[in-house]
Amino acid sequence: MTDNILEIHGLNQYFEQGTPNENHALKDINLTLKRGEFVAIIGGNGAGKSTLLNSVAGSLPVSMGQIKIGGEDVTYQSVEKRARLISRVFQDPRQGSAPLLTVEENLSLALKRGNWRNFWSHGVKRSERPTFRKKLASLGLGLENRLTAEIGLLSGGQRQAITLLMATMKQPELLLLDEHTAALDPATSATVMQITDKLVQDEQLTALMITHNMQDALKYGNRLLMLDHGQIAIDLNAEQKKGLTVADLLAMFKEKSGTELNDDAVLLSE
Ligand SMILES: Nc1ncnc2c1ncn2[C@@H]1O[C@H](COP(=O)(O)OP(=O)(O)OP(=O)(O)O)[C@@H](O)[C@H]1O
Repeated sequence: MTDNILEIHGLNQYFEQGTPNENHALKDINLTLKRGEFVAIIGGNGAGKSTLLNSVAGSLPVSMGQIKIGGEDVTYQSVEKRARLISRVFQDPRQGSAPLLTVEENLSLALKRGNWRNFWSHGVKRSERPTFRKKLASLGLGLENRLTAEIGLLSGGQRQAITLLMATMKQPELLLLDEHTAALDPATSATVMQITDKLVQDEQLTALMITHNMQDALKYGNRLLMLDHGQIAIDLNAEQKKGLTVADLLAMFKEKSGTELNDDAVLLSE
């Protein structure tokens, strides 16, 4: 078993290659994530964050390079095939769960992940309930009393917390968090970030999180990457990012890239 959960070698991504609009969105990215690394990715508008995550998830074909997860070459695997190894949580809280099913039915489906024979039966086993109740209670939102509530009736924050639980319950090799708190109000976003951190620690997960919130990128995780024009401009480990402020990060960015960070969301949240 390899300790390198994610290995990216020489990844290049081009859009509209060979046309006058050609865009070299990722430029020779090399990145290795060891087991247990929780990496926050920040960067300006169009820096390549989503392109990187989409490449890892398989929703974007790779122009050039290689991607390995848990030692397995997944470069040409479909999203569905690599879903055995990856869980992804999106920005929209409605995206990760089935609105007309209850909380416990959704959790039960998440447990059946990868077991297609049982996938279409969303019946909840009586024996599953105590575990669901315990896991929901650990979120600290009182959801342990809402097992039979339809998910679609819950708030965005409650729903995103359950989506996180569903995404982590079967301990994926790699958890992808795609601006997963960006659609929530600041207080709810903070709660969901705390829950994220707890789940990543409890399940000892390896995670890659895109965020526009520089405070969160400094506060959470044990590594911070900053992308700039398709390249990794800054790569800080836990020790290096300790004690840094947002102003320090912005100054580092300016020194590296020669320009101010151009990120509307960051500037608005300062
Ligand atoms: N489907 C596409 N077709 C053409 N160009 C694209 C496509 N997707 C992204 N790009 C371009 O690739 C570059 C990187 O985009 P990407 O969405 O990865 O940036 P980002 O860092 O996620 O930005 P943001 O924070 O603004 O969402 C940008 O120049 C963008 O315009």
